[in-house]
Amino acid sequence: MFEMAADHVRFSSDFELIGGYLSPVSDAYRKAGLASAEHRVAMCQLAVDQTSDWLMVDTWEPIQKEYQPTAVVLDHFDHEINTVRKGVDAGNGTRKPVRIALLAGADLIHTMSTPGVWSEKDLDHILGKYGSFIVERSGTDIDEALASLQPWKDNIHVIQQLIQNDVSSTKIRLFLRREMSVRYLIPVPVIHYIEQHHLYEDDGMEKGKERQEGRSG
Ligand SMILES: Nc1ncnc2c1ncn2[C@@H]1O[C@H](COP(=O)(O)OP(=O)(O)OP(=O)(O)O)[C@@H](O)[C@H]1O
Ligand SMILES: NC(=O)c1ccc[n+]([C@@H]2O[C@H](COP(=O)(O)O)[C@@H](O)[C@H]2O)c1
Repeated sequence: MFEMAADHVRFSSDFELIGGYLSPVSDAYRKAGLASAEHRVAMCQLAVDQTSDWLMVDTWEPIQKEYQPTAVVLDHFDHEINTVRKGVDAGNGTRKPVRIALLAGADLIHTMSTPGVWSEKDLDHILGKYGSFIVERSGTDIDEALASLQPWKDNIHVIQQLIQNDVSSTKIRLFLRREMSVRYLIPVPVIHYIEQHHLYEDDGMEKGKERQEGRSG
């Protein structure tokens, strides 16, 4: 999705792309099926280190003891890049500020209309102050996802998936539990890391149950 966003920025916007950060959520989020933050940071690092010259991993969010809402995470990036580092080199001896934006899939943006998931204050902060690039995702009606976000429409940039990629981390974890191949779906160094650390393996009962479910559907 970062590469789709980069192409969108280059060919369909007036923005200049400075960099991209992966910011794994902290363990305090307690989402079922997630590996520890330490492992997720390591996997993100392996995924970008050997494959990208512009993507980076930021470890502030994953090391937080308490869950940090997305608005706070964006504030963290804004503070570090624009206040601490005073933006980026403008090429003429001065520095210029950087616009921080949230890159998300349409399914995440759809949750912004679900009562109780995002506070109105956070939505205004994220979409009003920063803005978002949204990648279409199969299974999510983008118009429906954006319907209640019209007040911020000028700050929301929709990225079409020209080649549909329906990979999901839940599906990857499911394949791994079923001992199915995920090669070419995620980077090979990440696959090796998962194998070395025995991540996403379940006990025999769960495996048996899933195999049965797999056979019936
Ligand atoms: N195939 C995809 N197309 C578009 N956006 C995606 C895709 N996979 C992940 N994303 C987006 O990446 C971000 C991080 O997603 P997350 O880590 O929750 O993985 P996920 O694949 O969405 O997980 P799940 O399998 O639980 O839905 C979210 O904004 C999500 O919408
Ligand atoms: N209120 C919020 O700030 C809020 C709500 C839901 C998801 N999120 C973020 O979205 C990302 C993806 O979350 P899910 O995997 O639960 O869809 C996470 O980084 C999470 O922190 C933030």
